[in-house]
Amino acid sequence: MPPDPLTVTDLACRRGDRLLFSGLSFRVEPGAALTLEGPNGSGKSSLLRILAGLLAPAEGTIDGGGARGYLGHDAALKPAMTLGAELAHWARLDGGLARLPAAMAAVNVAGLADVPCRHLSSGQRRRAGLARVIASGAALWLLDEPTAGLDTASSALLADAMAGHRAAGGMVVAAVHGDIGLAAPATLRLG
Ligand SMILES: Nc1ncnc2c1ncn2[C@@H]1O[C@H](COP(=O)(O)OP(=O)(O)OP(=O)(O)O)[C@@H](O)[C@H]1O
Repeated sequence: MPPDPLTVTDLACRRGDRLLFSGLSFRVEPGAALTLEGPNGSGKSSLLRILAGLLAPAEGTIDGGGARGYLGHDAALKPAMTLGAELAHWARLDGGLARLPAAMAAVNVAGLADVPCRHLSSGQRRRAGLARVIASGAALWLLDEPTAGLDTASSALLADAMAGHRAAGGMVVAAVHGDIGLAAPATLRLG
């Protein structure tokens, strides 16, 4: 069964004493994608964190969208753990252990399974975070500048993964500073 659309109504966000945005309303249908654009500090990351349930909105409501898979600026990976053990830990919590091998292959981190996370490059860390999101099986992917630090081949893998996710009825909301390979996304401009 497809997830309910993500419906956001009259959302406002305050950080410190600054009102970042207010009166924000939008809807993302199953299979659709929304990119968040705007200058540094306009609130794109804050909006993603609100959608992920990590930050409380000052006002407004959020309905539907199914389970969330969130990738912030840095994937939380324990330095001493191997990547394989770390991703398996998260996949177990997310209920996605059976999906993990395919998810790791999808972003080309299967060959890094035995590497301690502290040895991963920033692009490899990002790909690992994407593997976690893919393995989670979440309907709504919330991605903060997901191609930052990715090489061309990895960006293409991400584009394929996002297309496959949408073809299966999933949704993508991504903060971007340029093209990340999403086909025909809707755009929300902040700031
Ligand atoms: N914990 C916090 N407390 C107070 N203000 C914060 C906090 N976190 C972020 N901010 C402020 O909120 C504003 C929006 O930050 P946010 O990271 O959401 O913007 P952004 O649009 O994602 O920026 P960028 O393009 O640089 O990633 C910034 O001015 C930032 O300094």
